[in-house]
Amino acid sequence: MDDRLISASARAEDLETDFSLRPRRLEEYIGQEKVKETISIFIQAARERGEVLDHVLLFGPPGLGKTTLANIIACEMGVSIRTTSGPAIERPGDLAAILTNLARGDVLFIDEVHRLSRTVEEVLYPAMEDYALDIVIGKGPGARSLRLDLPRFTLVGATTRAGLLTSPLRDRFGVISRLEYYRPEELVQVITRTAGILGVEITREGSLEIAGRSRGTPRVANRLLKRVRDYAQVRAGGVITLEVAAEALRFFEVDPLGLDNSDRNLLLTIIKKFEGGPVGLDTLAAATSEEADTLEDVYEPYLIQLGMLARTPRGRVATQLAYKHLGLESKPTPKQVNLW
Ligand SMILES: Nc1ncnc2c1ncn2[C@@H]1O[C@H](COP(=O)(O)OP(=O)(O)OP(=O)(O)O)[C@@H](O)[C@H]1O
Ligand SMILES: [Mg+2]
Repeated sequence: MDDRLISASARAEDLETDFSLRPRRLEEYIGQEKVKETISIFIQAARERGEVLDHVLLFGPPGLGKTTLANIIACEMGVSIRTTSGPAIERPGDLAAILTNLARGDVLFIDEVHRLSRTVEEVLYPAMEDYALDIVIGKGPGARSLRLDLPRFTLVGATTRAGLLTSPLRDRFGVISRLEYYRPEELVQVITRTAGILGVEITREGSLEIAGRSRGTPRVANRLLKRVRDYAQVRAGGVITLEVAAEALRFFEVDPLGLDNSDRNLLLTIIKKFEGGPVGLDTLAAATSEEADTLEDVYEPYLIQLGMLARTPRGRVATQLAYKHLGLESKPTPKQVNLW
């Protein structure tokens, strides 16, 4: 868990709010119109036929609402949900225990589904496809295989790294939905909703200001709102106006695009130490004292989304936009443009 205010991953302080602020029904779930429409059609169809919902894979960056949606699916289907995660299921027996305890129609939610071990995944294939569990009894030449029927269930898998999913697993999901970053207008709705729940007074301009700095991510929007509320209460009479929001976020060093000092440092390192790049991931990790994985999973997605950073075959490059945002002079034109 990293401790940056604008981090999209869950921080300790989010665990409780994530839960209490989570919309319970599909109609309360803001944005992601395409995903919502797809899922509501499948839910309605399954319900009308009295069938169990097909397996659903949700993928997209952290904090966009995958766990929320998994819970909503169970709620809309009127079934129970059992939540676990890829790394938590250590052995095939762990998965067998979970599967045999499901009731017909239940949702099994596996977070970080790309982190299931190979042997566990192999137990999951027949479970997803035939609702069966293959158990091997005994060892060596005398070993026998036994097939156990399971209740029909819906697997909802979530992952931030769809590319790491094996194709046999991916192929077994009937519905695959990709969550997108939220538009500012949608984040305004998230912020307004949360402010209502928390009893915070905020103007439309105030929420728009927070929305613009929330990196397209509801979790970040909710977290920034809570910080700005504290600031507003102590320094500005409680109401979050445009001025108060801007002042508070300046105080917390979150810039107008939602970048914090770590993001700016990363871009500055590429620009100052490596002439704007390309620089290899590992070299960059060493230069910024960060893990390569952290750079890749936490820092880069949003900078790439903004168009400030590019991944090229020869390494990371800071774009003209990055120079402009940091108030630096434009990048000199590279000598050999056509190297790759
Ligand atoms: N569409 C939405 N409408 C309203 N609030 C939302 C929406 N999506 C997410 N949120 C809020 O954002 C918070 C984070 O969402 P959630 O935990 O579902 O994200 P996640 O995609 O599962 O993240 P992670 O990848 O870290 O597991 C929730 O507490 C919820 O309040
Ligand atoms: Mg989640």
